[in-house]
Amino acid sequence: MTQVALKCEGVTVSYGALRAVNDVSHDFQEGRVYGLIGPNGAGKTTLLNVLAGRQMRHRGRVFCGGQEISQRPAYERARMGIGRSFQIIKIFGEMTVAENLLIAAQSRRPGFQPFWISRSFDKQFREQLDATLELTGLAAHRDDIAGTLPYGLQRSLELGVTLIPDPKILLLDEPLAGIGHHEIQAALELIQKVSQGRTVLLIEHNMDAVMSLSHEIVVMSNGSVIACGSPEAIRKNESVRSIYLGEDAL
Ligand SMILES: Nc1ncnc2c1ncn2[C@@H]1O[C@H](COP(=O)(O)OP(=O)(O)OP(=O)(O)O)[C@@H](O)[C@H]1O
Repeated sequence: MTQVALKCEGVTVSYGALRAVNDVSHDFQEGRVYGLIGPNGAGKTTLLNVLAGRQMRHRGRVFCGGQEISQRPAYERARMGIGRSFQIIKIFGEMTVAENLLIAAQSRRPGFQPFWISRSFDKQFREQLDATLELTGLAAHRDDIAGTLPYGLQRSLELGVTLIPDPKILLLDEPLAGIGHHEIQAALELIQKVSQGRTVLLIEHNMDAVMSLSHEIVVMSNGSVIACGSPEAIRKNESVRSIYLGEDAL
């Protein structure tokens, strides 16, 4: 029987009178990919922030592997195996690819000192680094300055930074944002590869991509979950189609 990896219960986030997330409850099962879709402003990123511990001012509860984590800050959740990538790429543009990955690996360790890379980083780091470079297709770029990479490879590095601590749960916020048409297929294959054996929550506006990558789609509108189900069921769902004014979008 599959286990619940991540769970939210009655999560509500208010900004003044606005309910950005409104009483959202959902179980995310181990090893499954969940596409989180909805129009702009639906509350998707805010919900992801609640799950990642980056939005602590909320009502409701969050659980990871059965343990309540509602009060745990983001860095503790990261050490518990929750990795989060961002809509806007957050890498150190003036450092090399390998340095970016090493900082990410070290930062998940207790006692980490920011902006300091041990010269004697241990075998485990080397192995993590090599595996992540290989996985993300960045092995040939390990010594390149990150900011000089083509955009698609910067996106791969952003994903690598999230992956290097080997999170069991991946929260991906628009990982295809800004990627050119010719790079989409490679990016999709990478996301598919890194999703194996992990629980993934994927916010993505590219409908074909999110439908092909996900086992289950969760649809938000005005802060609430209005539907969830298989990609096929969601494509046919009338209320979902009506919030996407152009039905072709689905
Ligand atoms: N810090 C904030 N202060 C005030 N309002 C906010 C804040 N962050 C988000 N909001 C509002 O909360 C609502 C939900 O925003 P959120 O970014 O979660 O939506 P989203 O579904 O991720 O949208 P998009 O697809 O455009 O990224 C929006 O109306 C947004 O303007």
